[in-house]
Amino acid sequence: MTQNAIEIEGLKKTYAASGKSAAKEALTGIDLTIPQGSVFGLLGPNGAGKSTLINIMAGLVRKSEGRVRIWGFDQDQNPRQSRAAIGVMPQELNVDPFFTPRESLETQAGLYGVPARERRTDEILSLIGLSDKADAYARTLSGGMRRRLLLGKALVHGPQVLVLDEPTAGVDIALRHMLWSNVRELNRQGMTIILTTHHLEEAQEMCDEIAIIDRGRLVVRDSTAAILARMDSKTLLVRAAGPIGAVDLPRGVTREDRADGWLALTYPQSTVKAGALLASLHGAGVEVIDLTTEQADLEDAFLELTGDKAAV
Ligand SMILES: Nc1ncnc2c1ncn2[C@@H]1O[C@H](COP(=O)(O)OP(=O)(O)OP(=O)(O)O)[C@@H](O)[C@H]1O
Repeated sequence: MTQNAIEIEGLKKTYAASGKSAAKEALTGIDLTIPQGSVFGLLGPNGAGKSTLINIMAGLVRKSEGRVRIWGFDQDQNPRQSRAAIGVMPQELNVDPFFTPRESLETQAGLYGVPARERRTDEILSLIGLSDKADAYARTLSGGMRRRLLLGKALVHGPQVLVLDEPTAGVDIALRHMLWSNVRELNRQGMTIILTTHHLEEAQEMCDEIAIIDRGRLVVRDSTAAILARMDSKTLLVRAAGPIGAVDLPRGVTREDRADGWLALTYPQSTVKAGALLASLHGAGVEVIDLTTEQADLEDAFLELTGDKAAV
């Protein structure tokens, strides 16, 4: 058995032209593996191709080229098994208003051919915190409850891989916490989790590994820790009373004498503190008259990684 939950090779998708819109190459050749048991983040700006990618994984969109294996099952050779191995919590709140949560879960289980005795409806209702609403019509449920129901529907067939498409878009903090604790619990039980998000911060909180896609191509795939390390740098800007000569700076600090008169000292925050830089300047007899800092925020880091400011 493969150790990868997902294996994707040379995946391409071109949406055919229709009406006035030209054909659109949404994925230009993606190679990606996602290890079993991970919480994996798929990041990218609007239109990057995230939904296309997960919909292909889920068997909802037909790929143009390439190979996709879900839990070791090739989509072309074993379409049924590969589909059964994955569950998707979609973005849209498309629950049937006339079904109760229990009926929704039962119907979904029926669609996946789960025999009645193997259904885990009560267990799922409890996991998503809807046991007391099990028999209420969906139209009486709050937005948050509907979203939890969608999570439940993605779980009825006991998939090994759970995909959450922008799970916290428009969600309040309480629901976000609940979703994350559900996701952590499922992952603890062995489920592989893939989530798409626009927010690096969210991926940072939840994911072991991250892939960033941009305009249909994979830009970065690395551990969250490694991606965060790239964002470690901070810059101290100093203006001095007079010219600044040689300064003995801590290791890892780079100096730039800017044309506008500011001295820019860029340093890794994890190992160097701003105070140490000021002490160095003081030691070199520099009289600081003004100072400020610059820090790459998450958006900047994202832009740096995708290498194109026009992309967002
Ligand atoms: N059914 C479709 N027909 C034609 N083009 C499409 C279709 N679905 C998506 N696209 C186009 O393919 C590209 C990728 O879209 P996709 O929805 O996969 O991106 P995304 O990263 O999920 O974006 P978002 O975060 O906005 O959902 C976009 O340019 C989009 O307009």
